[in-house]
Amino acid sequence: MTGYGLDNLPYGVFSVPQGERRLGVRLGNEVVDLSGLGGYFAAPSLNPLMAAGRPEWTAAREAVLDYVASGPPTTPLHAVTLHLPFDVADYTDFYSSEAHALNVGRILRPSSPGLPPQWRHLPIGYHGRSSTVVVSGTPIRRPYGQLGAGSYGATRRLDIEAEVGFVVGVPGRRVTTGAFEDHVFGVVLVNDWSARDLQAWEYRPLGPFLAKSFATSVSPWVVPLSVLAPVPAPAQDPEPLDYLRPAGPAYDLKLSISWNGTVVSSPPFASMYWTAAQQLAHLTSNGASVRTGDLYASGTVSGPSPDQVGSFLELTANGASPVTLADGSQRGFLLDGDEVVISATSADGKIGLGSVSGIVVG
Ligand SMILES: O=C(O)/C=C/C(=O)CC(=O)CC(=O)O
Ligand SMILES: [Ca+2]
Ligand SMILES: [Mg+2]
Repeated sequence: MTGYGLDNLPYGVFSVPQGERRLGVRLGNEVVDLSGLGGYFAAPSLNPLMAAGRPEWTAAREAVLDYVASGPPTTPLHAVTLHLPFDVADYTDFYSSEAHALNVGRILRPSSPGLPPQWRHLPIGYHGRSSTVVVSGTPIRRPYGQLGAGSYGATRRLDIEAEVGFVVGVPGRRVTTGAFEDHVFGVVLVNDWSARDLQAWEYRPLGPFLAKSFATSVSPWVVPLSVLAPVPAPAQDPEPLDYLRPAGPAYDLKLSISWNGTVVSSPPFASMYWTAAQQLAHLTSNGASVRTGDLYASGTVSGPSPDQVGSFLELTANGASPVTLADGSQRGFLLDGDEVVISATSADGKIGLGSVSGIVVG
């Protein structure tokens, strides 16, 4: 199975029926149990390994490669339950796709379209709710809230946001862009479920609150940063301030969004304006600390063309131009029973990031 060979070996936490949680790596469509290796590998979460730092991450990977080469027993993926691979500490969400920021601005703020004035000067973000980060496959209950003045009920505009999440291993503050790889352990896929009617009503002036805090799904396999081949970061104008330089690595990942089995969009991660290194530098630039298990998401990944958008708000023009799925049905926003799967690979197809899925329940 391509994407999950020896050059990837993403880490996850799994259990078999009646079994305890164990650390494993994915090899093809099988799981290799690492718990017998002891040390960090005996923990039921990735946090101890993540806290240990880059030299230990490299040594751990060598130990895992040796173990996998020895032909250990494996368990088919379909026979295991996958769990949240790390204990999520704080959760932050950025807003770093220029196409997404322009599209959403046009839809939510038609009288002042374009980028907010600070957008090219700093990576805009907001603090999310880490206790509602859930693993792929967790059903997503349709949230309730204020839909406008005098109206409370279940959201009618339930949406997704396809994002890439960065998982902090080593704590730090005022982390320079050059130290990014010393602190960030790996990468997951993120779906930042969003209720657009709640959002449009509540978000000014403090930003998203209940419209996004009800659920955020992450993929179960953490792909080590070291297996992703970096590409040059996009050109930035104006030149960022010193604390945001150099930009650090960008990653050429191809995302794919499927809605009830129909691929509706293919967002390119390489098109993001701000890098993950700049996001972490900005997040800690005031002296705020990050700790082991912090998760920060890139922001919705939208490319410049209509088949590259990372949300249904953009795909369907806020529901005004419904999309037709393979079964002939039409959608503006999510209906109960709908399933969304976001998957990704490196541009050359050699590294799979797995997928993050969720079914909407009423
Ligand atoms: O432009 C806005 O007011 C809001 C935009 C979002 O909903 C996006 C958000 O969560 C950040 C992102 O994922 O890019
Ligand atoms: Ca988001
Ligand atoms: Mg969310």
